[in-house]
Amino acid sequence: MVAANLGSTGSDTPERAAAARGRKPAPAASAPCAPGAIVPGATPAAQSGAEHVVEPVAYDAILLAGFGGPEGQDDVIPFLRNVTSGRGIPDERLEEVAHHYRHFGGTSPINAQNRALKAALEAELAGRGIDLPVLWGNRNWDPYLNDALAEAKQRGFTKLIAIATSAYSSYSSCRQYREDFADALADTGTGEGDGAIQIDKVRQFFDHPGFVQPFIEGVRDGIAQLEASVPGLDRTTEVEVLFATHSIPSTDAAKSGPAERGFGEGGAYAAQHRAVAEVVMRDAGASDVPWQLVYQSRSGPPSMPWLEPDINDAIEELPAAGRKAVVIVPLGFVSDHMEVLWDLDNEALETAGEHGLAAVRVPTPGTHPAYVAGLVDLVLERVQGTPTADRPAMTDLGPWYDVCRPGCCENVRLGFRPALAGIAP
Ligand SMILES: CC1=C(CCC(=O)O)c2cc3nc(cc4[nH]c(cc5[nH]c(cc1n2)c(C)c5CCC(=O)O)c(CCC(=O)O)c4C)C(CCC(=O)O)=C3C
Ligand SMILES: [Fe+2]
Repeated sequence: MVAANLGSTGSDTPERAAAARGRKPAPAASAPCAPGAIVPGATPAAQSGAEHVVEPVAYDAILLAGFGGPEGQDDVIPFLRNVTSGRGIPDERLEEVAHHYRHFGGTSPINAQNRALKAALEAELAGRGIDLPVLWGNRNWDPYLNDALAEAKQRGFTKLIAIATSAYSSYSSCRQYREDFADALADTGTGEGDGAIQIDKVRQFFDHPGFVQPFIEGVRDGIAQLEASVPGLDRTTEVEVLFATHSIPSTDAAKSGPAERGFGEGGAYAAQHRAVAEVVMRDAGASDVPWQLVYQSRSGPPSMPWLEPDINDAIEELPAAGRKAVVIVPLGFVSDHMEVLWDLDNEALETAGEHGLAAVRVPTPGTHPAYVAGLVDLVLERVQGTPTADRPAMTDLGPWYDVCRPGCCENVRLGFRPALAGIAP
């Protein structure tokens, strides 16, 4: 239930006002979408593609949608089966990943982080006088999306606004959540009949100031830390900032984002990361420091192309380029989950050490106050129907769409599955 006092959006603190000043004008109207597609709740303008903001909705609750992770040794294999069901991930890779979890007692940090995020969101909402409960459900582990929908049903909530813990556009980081929402509604029978539940989703928030601010601070601090610990370090030639994100299959990357817009190599997924990295370097006062976008955590058969370069390969090349220090920025991740703890803090930092490089890994947004406030702002812009021009976005690519465009983030490998919060192809 949304109380009358919703607080204010956007630039209601000096920090966020400053961040919002970096906002670029909204992109020009994109090409018209496929005819005949009807989006429940979408304005006719949204359906024509002239505007991508839907009408305001008085949501009953927020659905915090996480990836999920095991919380004990017995959970590890069943969890990995959930994640990889129907995908042909080789057994060696499954065992390799199981080993990462086993190393940490079979427990991924991700559920604890989502519990902390849920609590932080609740505190932020309460602090602003917003009466909007937060339900939490995961795609791959307990509590599942099904459990969250059962709770919504039991509490009489019919209009949910989802926040997925994932900032960018791609099959794995957007559409798969939307497919799993559709699945969960069908599975629980809560999407039909009397009191049918509707799930909308906040826009991808890769360039929202709340998500970007923690990385700006992290890069600024990371460079300063290296300068303090390596005497005489020349930041313009001897430091490299590596922005790391999850690699994805090149075919997924090419299909990321709306089919009607072109984004170059790596699709919208890579373009969004490049654009955010540039903003982070600028706002960290580090435009003079070399940087590149690198990928991590690839899986799948070696014959299948995934986005490159791998972070470890990139690190190996650094000494020959004269670098003495590296700042590793987990730009593709919202919290310190296994990919960050293992692939960055364990592997990448080790690679850096082996190559004689000083290295720091900057924090993920986690429960950074700017991030938490930003997520609440993202919900409020949907409650209030904030026009595109008034929505904060720090790159030219955004603000992203409330309702995903036709064909957005399709998966050509796994085939079509119905998805919510998008215009049907
Ligand atoms: C883009 C992206 C994100 C970021 C967006 C988001 O956050 O949603 C992400 C997050 C995560 N991925 C995670 C875990 C796993 N991902 C896997 C597999 C895969 N991820 C992929 C992509 C992504 N993944 C892809 C293309 C595959 C191959 C499957 C396929 O063919 O499409 C596998 C299977 C084994 C393996 O292949 O490694 C596991 C165990 C965890 C939980 C970590 C924890 O427990 O702390 C998190 C947060
Ligand atoms: Fe993953």
